[in-house]
Amino acid sequence: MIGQIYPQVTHSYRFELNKDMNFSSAHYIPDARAGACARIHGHTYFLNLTIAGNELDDLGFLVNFSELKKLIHARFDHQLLNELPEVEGLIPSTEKMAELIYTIVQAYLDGLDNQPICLQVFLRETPTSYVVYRGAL
Ligand SMILES: Nc1nc2c(c(=O)[nH]1)N=C([C@H](O)[C@H](O)COP(=O)(O)OP(=O)(O)OP(=O)(O)O)CN2
Ligand SMILES: [Zn+2]
Repeated sequence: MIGQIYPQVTHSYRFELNKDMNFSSAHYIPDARAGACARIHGHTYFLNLTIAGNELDDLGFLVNFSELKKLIHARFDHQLLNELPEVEGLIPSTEKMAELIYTIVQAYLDGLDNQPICLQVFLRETPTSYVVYRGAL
């Protein structure tokens, strides 16, 4: 994504892949301490996923970029996050959404024969606010 600078993860995997995407969602933080954010409002989230591994599949892919987009965009785009079953019991803060996205992506990667791993989820909620979540190396 033009203009974005991502924090780098130090690792020794032979391949690193990054996938950028946007999704537009509404949410609210159900607590008066969140002020205006306690009311339903929307964001165009910007997401960068960093995936690494040593082996490619028979297509020469570490993981299919399109499958990564489907996993997240199809699930969260044009949704009220608080109402989604995946978000049940969670406050959809940027931090908790980054962690949830990591869990969804890593569960998908665990099903692939070449065993890539998700190193980093970079989730930008507003032009001035973002979170980085890292899986255990
Ligand atoms: N640690 C967190 N703090 C806040 C979160 C969050 O997810 N984690 N979320 C919100 C609100 O939902 C809001 O969407 C984002 O807040 P903020 O960055 O303050 O948004 P602004 O566009 O108003 O930021 P400015 O830099 O003042 O323009 C609140 N806090
Ligand atoms: Zn918000």
